[in-house]
Amino acid sequence: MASFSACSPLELPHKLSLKVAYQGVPGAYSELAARTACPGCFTLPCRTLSSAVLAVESGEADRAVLPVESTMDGTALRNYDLLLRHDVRVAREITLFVRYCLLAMPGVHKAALRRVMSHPVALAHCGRALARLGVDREPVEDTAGAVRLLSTRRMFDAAAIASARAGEICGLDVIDEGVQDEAWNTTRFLIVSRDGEVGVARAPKKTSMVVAHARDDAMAMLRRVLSAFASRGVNLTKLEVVGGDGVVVRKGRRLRAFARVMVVDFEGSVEEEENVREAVKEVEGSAAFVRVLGCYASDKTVYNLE
Ligand SMILES: O=C(O)C(=O)C[C@]1(C(=O)O)C=C[C@@H](O)C=C1
Repeated sequence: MASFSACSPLELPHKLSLKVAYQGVPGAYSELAARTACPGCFTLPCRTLSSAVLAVESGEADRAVLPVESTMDGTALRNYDLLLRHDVRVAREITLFVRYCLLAMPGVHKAALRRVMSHPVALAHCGRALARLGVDREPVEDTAGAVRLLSTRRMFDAAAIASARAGEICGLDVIDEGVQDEAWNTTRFLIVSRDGEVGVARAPKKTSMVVAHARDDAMAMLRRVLSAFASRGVNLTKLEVVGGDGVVVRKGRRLRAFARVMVVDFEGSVEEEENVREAVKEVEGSAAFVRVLGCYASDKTVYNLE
């Protein structure tokens, strides 16, 4: 059962200069995730998620934050794809409670709104509220970026969906809050680094893995994965088959495309536990491609920032 918290019990003894890259501008949920996971860090805003991951690969940043799943949308395959294309490892997970605000220029009322801007995921999460408002939806690159755009262009017929923090930074008013379709709305982020987890010793570990297979092999592969872990008493915490027209993975210097991938998270560490290692080895024996994305401290807390 997840616990609900406003501060991190897994806080690491970070050096103050730890630099964490994220997509968006200050006040974006990814930046809030970075600050919660790595207290005292510097955050590095990036235009795209891919440039945030590249910043880690090149050494410009120590970590990058990737949103990987939400209660309302499930797994964000586009972001797992980045983990597969780049040479980075998962160092931590963090889940935020996402309570979206509707933000507008001071003095603007709902009746004046003609359009609402936000990240496409946020617009999708707030579909019912937007339908009630009868406004046009304008996707932009991140939630806080919508707030900044609205404020710098002084738009009086528009609102943004974003965090209260993003509104505060740009001096916008909160004209509604909790506008997501489902009251319980959380997003899980992975924090990646070049070398995986550093510094967390005592928390129970978990491992994230991706298994690629041919389109017509899905059922057989599912049975093999379940049996490899169940027969060794290893608990799965996530198993989702995702993909469609080809998931690209980097294998050495080559890129290969697979029709389907299975995203599997399980308790335990491939680095520290023999039964876990054996289960992964068994899956490797029958899958087209397996990549262990990282072993890291399991964190079931849902962080509530607002
Ligand atoms: O745009 C942001 O603020 C982000 O951090 C990105 C993102 C996402 O990609 O899912 C993160 C969490 C929210 O659910 C909406 C958008």
